[in-house]
Formats: sequence, C-alpha cells, structure tokens
Amino acid sequence: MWDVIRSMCDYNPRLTLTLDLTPALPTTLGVLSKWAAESVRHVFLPSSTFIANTKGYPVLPKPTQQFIRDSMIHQPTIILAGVGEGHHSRGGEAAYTQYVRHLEKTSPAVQAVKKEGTVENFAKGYQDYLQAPLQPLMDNLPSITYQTFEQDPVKYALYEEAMYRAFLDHSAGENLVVCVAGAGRGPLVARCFKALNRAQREATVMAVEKNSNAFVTLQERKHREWGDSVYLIFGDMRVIDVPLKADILVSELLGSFGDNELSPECLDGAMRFLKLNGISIPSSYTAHLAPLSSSKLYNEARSTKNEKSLETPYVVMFQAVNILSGTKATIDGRCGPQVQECWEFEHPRRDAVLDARGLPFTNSHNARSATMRFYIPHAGTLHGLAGYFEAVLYGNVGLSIHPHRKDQVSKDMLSWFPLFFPFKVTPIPFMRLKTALPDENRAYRNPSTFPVTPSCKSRSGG
Ligand SMILES: C[S@@+](CC[C@H](N)C(=O)[O-])C[C@H]1O[C@@H](n2cnc3c(N)ncnc32)[C@H](O)[C@@H]1O
Repeated sequence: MWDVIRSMCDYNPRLTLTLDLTPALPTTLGVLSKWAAESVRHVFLPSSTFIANTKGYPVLPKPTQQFIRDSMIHQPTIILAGVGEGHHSRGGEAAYTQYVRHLEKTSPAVQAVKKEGTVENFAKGYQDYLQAPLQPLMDNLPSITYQTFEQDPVKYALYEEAMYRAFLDHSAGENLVVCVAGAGRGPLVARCFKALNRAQREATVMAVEKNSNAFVTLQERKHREWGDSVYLIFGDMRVIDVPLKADILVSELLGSFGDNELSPECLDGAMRFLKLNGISIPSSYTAHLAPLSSSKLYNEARSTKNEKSLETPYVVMFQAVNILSGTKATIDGRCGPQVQECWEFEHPRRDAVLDARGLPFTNSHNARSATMRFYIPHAGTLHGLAGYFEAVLYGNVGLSIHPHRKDQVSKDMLSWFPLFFPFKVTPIPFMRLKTALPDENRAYRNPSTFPVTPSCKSRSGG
C-alpha cells in the first residue's frame, strides 16, 4: 500500500510515514527491516502495546524493543498514547517516557554515533549524504583532502603492519628498496620508516607523486624529517622512470569499490619499478555488491536535476537503507550470500604480456563483468546497488568495508564509505520470495547494459 501511495506521489520527499505499533509486530524481524529504508518520521506507541515487568513497570515485548532501538538512529518522534489509562500498576506518563528514553540510550546505533573513534561518530552529519567519488588520478587533490585521509589511524596502522611483516620476510643483511607510489603528503613514507625501525631492517625508500601541491609537502618533509634516506620522484607512475628497482611497491589508490580510483591502471604502469620477485602492497583487492532499497537515497540522487544523476555512483555513509538480499546463501546453491564478490585485481599480474617499456599493450585485462543471483526473502523495492571493497595488503593484513567483515579486518577504519549505484530505471518492486537481479543490471563498466557508469570526490566524510 505504501509503495502504491509513494509511487502515485512520484516519491515526493514531503511524504513521510507514521508507523502504528498498536498491532503485535511480526516475529521475523527481517520483515521490518524494510522500514529502515523509508522516511519514517513518527512512531505511534499506545500504552496497550506495553506489557508489565515483574515490578509492574511498563516495558515493551522483546521484538518491539529491538525494533524501537534500531529505529532510534532515524530519530523518529515517538507518540505515546493512553498513558493515563492505568494499563500498568506502576504506569503513568513518566514511566512510559523514561522507558522509551532508556531504549534510545541503549540503542547500539545511537551509542556508536556517540563513541569517539567510530566510523559512525566520524560520519556524523554525512549519513545518507551523496558525494561524488574522488578522482585522484585526473584531479590534483587539495591539501584538506589529504588531511582528512590522515585522520584515519586504522588505515595507516594496517599499512605499517603489512610493511613490517613484509620486511621481516627479508633477511636482516639485505638492503631493501621500497617504492611508495602515490605518496600524497607522505604518511605511508613515515609509516614505512616506523616499520623498518620495528623490523630492524635497512631500506632505500623512493616516493613517487604526480600532484605538485602534495609534492611540495614531500620536499619539506624530506628536508626536515627523512633526509637522504628518501628519493623523491615527481611524475605519473605510468610514464616516469625510477633510479632503482624495488623489492616492495606500496600504494593506496583504492576506491570504495576497489578499482574505481584506477588503482589497476596506475599499478600496471608502476610494475616496471619492481624486481622480478618483488611484491605489491596491496597484493589484491575485490569488489562486492548487494541489492539496496532506499527511497531516501533514490530521491537524493534524482533531486540534483542533472540528467546523469542516476547514471553515476555516489559515496554514501548508509543509514536509511535496507539490503534486500537474505543473509545466507540458499541451500540449493542457486543464490549466493547477502553481499557478493564480483571481481578481483591482483598485483603484480604474473600473466602480463608487456611491451618493451614494460607496459601492457591494452587495458582490456582490467575489464570485468559478473553475474550474481541474490535470494530476496521479503517483498521490497530495489533502488540500486550497494558497493564495497576488501583488500589484502600483505599476508593476513587487509582492509575491508564489507558490512560483515569490516570489524574483523579493519575495525573503525574511516577512509571509505560504501558506494551507492542508483538504478536509472523506475525502482523495481520485488513481490515474490525468490528473485534475482534483472539481466540488464549486470555489467559495471558498460553504460548501455548497466544504468550506472563509474565516475570518480570524496571516499568518506571529508
Ligand atoms: C588516495 S591518495 C593517497 C595518498 C597517500 N598515500 C595517503 O595515504 O595519504 C592517492 C595518491 O596517489 C597519487 N596518484 C594517483 N595516481 C597517480 C599516478 N598515476 N602517478 C603518481 N601519483 C598518483 C594522487 O595524487 C594521490 O596523492
């Protein structure tokens, strides 16, 4: 019914919902998650929905408690009714209000926003805010963007750990050569020296950067901090030459969807800097997708009035969204898990065919496509896809924004929000239980078969 009304109103952003919690909630909470993707402004909560606890105070049944806690992230107005009707011996207006406040305070989502150092706290004010992804190859990033990157302690700690472990895998007497490709203002160079110090290894470090503004900071840091232990090389890694071949190439050219800041293309050029048995940090990265319902994000994408606004991905800190797919793969193997991997890039490419300069002849090896089949357990409307990435830096040290694995791999990492790929076609309603994505929504790189073309400003709330 809601879908019919909002479709008739052409998704007018002034249309909002009030949920009436008078009837008992369904026992399967998955059915309710769809409301997370809608503009629920009010929740109507009559005293008759409450039950009495052992001391006679009004409390809510467990499923309703969880639903209210989850909904608190959207800051709905809770309308209490019938609080003077004497349904509970220890009732009264204050008891009901205090209980609702308690649910708000103990809501994990609200607590995460209040806790310093969490992504949710860092992203305050950026929830569901659409940003164009960065294009660090085409654009020279301003200093303020590098400053935002550098606020992420987790990313740099993991890079340091990866370098440290890679250094330990070389013997102490070796004079290593490390190349930091795309060094920005130098945070990875600084971490490289920390890792060398921890591992008690010696290395010559080269830092390559094509952004003249960032290069000035590198020069200043060389002068003040690093001295002759660093060679600074200005230019595009796809064309320049470096004085030494490296054992380890360190880069951070990753986008929220893995390759969308053109890491594969840039690293193809930089592989010339590596010794035959040299390694890359990261060694690989994968892109992941899930079907997404969010009338808020869909409306935001449409509202820019730009013809291409529904043909471009956006970096977004998701809040009012619902992933439509089921959390597990189906037993018969027909449908994969809730979030599925679509493709991978590895560095260095062992199978590469290269020209005399060590560069690939074409870029066709970086083209990717994928077909995925998702299990959709509950009816809902598909507005687009959620995109995530994971990267292996070295060994079992990695980076991840995959919703199920990020906390194990790189908890509280701030650098990347997910991507939202809106669908240009009218939102697709799923009425049946088992549905796969329609065929025309498969290919990522081909604008004619996929309503989204990758354009690459910001990766997170910066
Ligand atoms: C995402 S930033 C990371 C910077 C830095 N490593 C950090 O972690 O703060 C990527 C950097 O790579 C540089 N870059 C991108 N493509 C490049 C290329 N082809 N050659 C040289 N530098 C490049 C950009 O200018 C930018 O400074």
